[in-house]
Amino acid sequence: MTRVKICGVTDSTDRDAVVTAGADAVGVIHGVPVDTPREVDAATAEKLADGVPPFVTSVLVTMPTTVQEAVRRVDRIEPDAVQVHDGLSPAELGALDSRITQDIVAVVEADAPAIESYATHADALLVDSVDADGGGGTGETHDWERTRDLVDSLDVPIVLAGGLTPENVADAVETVEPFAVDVASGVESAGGTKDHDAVSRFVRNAKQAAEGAV
Ligand SMILES: O=C(O)c1ccccc1NCC(=O)[C@H](O)[C@H](O)COP(=O)(O)O
Repeated sequence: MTRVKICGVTDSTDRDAVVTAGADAVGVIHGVPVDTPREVDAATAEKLADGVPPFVTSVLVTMPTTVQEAVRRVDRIEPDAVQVHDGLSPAELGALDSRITQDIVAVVEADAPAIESYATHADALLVDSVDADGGGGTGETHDWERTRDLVDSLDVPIVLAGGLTPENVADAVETVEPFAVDVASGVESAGGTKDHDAVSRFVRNAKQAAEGAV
């Protein structure tokens, strides 16, 4: 079974549509020093996370520069998990882990050095296509075979992200067999607004492909 995270919801209508579509996780982006239409302020992030129902995981996606900053955001927004995009070293992720109860998803690039050291300090790795400023949401795919190697070689759950769409997600799941897939821009009608039909097709195609891959 491959889980699905839909990232970058900016309002409650999109959040509820993502849940209705059967996604396993909802990503809320707050505290990123890059220009993105998917970022929301702290109060909105708090409300969006609070409205995610039981048995679906709310994920705060953030780019902290210090452990303290990450702790402050997690304590304010109270997500079920935090996805750290850039900014913290493996040792700092370890320090963060000792200060929060939430699971930590560390973002890495597929060809980054020392991925294993992130794996020892995170509950999951999200392998993404990252832009020059370290941000995600690029809409760009990367070398799926490299991510497949990580799935085979590391014990930690691997989440595949970057450039996924309803059209290519089945192929991605069959190639990589990840723990989960993640999408932001590939299911939008405009920047920061989800296309509900595309969200449903993405979830359906990912899960059907996972069943076929067993
Ligand atoms: O989506 C963003 O705009 C973003 C900006 C800064 C940091 C992280 C961001 N997104 C995090 C995600 O988990 C995205 O789903 C992931 O990067 C995949 O994006 P896409 O290629 O658009 O599907």
